Order: sequence, then structure tokens, then C-alpha cells
Amino acid sequence: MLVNPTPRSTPAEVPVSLVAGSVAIGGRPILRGIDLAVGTGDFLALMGANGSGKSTLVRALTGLLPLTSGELRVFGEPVADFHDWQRVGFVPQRTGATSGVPASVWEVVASGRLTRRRLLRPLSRADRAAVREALEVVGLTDKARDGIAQLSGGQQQRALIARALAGEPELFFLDEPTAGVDALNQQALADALGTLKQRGATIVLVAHELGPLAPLVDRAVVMRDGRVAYDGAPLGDHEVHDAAFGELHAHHHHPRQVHDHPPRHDHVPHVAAPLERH
Ligand SMILES: Nc1ncnc2c1ncn2[C@@H]1O[C@H](COP(=O)(O)OP(=O)(O)OP(=O)(O)O)[C@@H](O)[C@H]1O
Repeated sequence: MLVNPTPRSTPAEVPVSLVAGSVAIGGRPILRGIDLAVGTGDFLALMGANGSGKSTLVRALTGLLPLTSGELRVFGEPVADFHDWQRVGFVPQRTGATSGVPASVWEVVASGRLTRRRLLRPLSRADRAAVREALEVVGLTDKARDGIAQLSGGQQQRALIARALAGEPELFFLDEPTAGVDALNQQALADALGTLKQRGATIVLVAHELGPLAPLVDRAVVMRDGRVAYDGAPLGDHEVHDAAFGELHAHHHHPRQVHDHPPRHDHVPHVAAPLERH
């Protein structure tokens, strides 16, 4: 493995790192001994078959789902001590839960500023500017006054992304942002994420197919059965399939799977992954 003596981030700056992270739901192991450190400015695509644990991993990395074992650090702090959640944005998998909520697009996006302002204060000028900009980035300026429920699925997805953008996160998680989104909207999303990336944001997204996002991705992680099956340079479709279904083997055995960028977890003490079995 490559050893880089000058990691891009100092330990305190690493946006998110998980060491030997395991999650069980209802006693069933879902994530098993995951080691993953996401460096500043990474654009990471989390891939793998249905049920391989991608969404669970994202929820674990955002601290929404407690670990059964292992250690999660957010911007260098153990998750229990981390309070600066405004630095983190999360767009969950689309569920259609927005239908029936009588909110305008503007209101939905403005709610992304909630963590930044004190309760019961009107939106400040900075808040309004951030909301306006977020709407512009996702191309929904002209829909700001529409009800969110009137938008198409892809537009709703962009509104949710704008909400997260309005919070100006440094670390941004998106779970399947392209699922069920047409080609035009996928391109708009790619443009929005490209802008974020240019600003130095760290992005982790779950995707089955990258489509127009592919040029942005600089690191791929493929999950298989609750474990990391591949972590390295972006893969072609066939290679993703092979990693997801076990035809590429553990990365220290296969030259293709050697990291082609600096290792991300120098800062964390090595902890042996607990052995888990069905
Ligand atoms: N709340 C839950 N209760 C029980 N089992 C769960 C729960 N959440 C996830 N699982 C199980 O954990 C496994 C991983 O699910 P997860 O949603 O993380 O996979 P995924 O890779 O995101 O899949 P998909 O591509 O279908 O979204 C699946 O077997 C799923 O059934």
C-alpha cells in the first residue's frame, strides 16, 4: 500500500472516519467491521447491490444509527462529543414523504438554515442570500413559491438538495440522489454537486448508476454483504459488478484494488475489527 507522509488533512480535519464500525439491527449484523475515512474534498460514490448496506452505512456515518461496535469520528471528534452538526448535510433516500406537506419550495429550502439561526428569529439577510443561492444552484429559482408537492419527483429531490445546500455543509451525504430522476434533472444535480465540490465540500453519495455524476467521482467504495469489498479509484460498470458480487477479491490480493490516492486513516489508531458471524 502507498504510504503518503503528508496527508491532505490533519487528523482533526478529517470529515468523517469509521474504525471497525459494526451495526446490527434486531440482532442481525448489517455492517461488519467497516473501516472508512473520508478525506477533505473527497467525492466518494458508495456502490453495491441492493441490501449490501449502503444506506445503513450512510445513516451510521451521519450518527443517525448507533454503532454496535467501533468508533465514529466527525471532524476529528468522537461522535458523542460532536455538536457542530450544521457542518453536515444529509439528503436521505427519497420516500415520497414530502407529499401532503403544504410547504412552498422556499420554505423547505429555508428550513435548511434552521440549525444556523436561533429559534424564533426571522431569516437574516445572510439566511435569505443562502436560500436564494441554493435555489439557483439547483435551478429552482422560478419555482420558489410553488408548493413542494406540485413538483415532479426529480424537482423535489433538488429542493431537498437545496435545503441541505442552504445550510452550507462542509460534509454532504446523499442517498441515491439520482434514483428515479430523469436525465435532465440528473445533469442539473451533477452541476449542483460540481459547484459544491469546487467549493471544497466533501461529498459521499450512494448511487447505483452514476450517469452524469461519473466525472465528479474520485473514489469508489463498493459494499458487499455489509463489508467494504472495494475502496479505490472509480470503477467501470463491469468492475463495480464484479466487486459487488465477489469476483474481485480482498484488496490486498488484487493490484487493481490498491489505493491510488493517499490512505485516509493514518490518524486513527488501528483497532482490530471484531469478528462477527451470522
Ligand atoms: N430498519 C431496518 N430493520 C431491519 N432490517 C433493516 C433495516 N434497515 C436495513 N435493514 C437491512 O439491512 C440490510 C442493508 O440494507 P440497506 O438499506 O443499508 O442496503 P442498501 O445497500 O442501501 O440497499 P438498496 O440499494 O436497496 O437501497 C438489508 O438486508 C436490509 O433489509
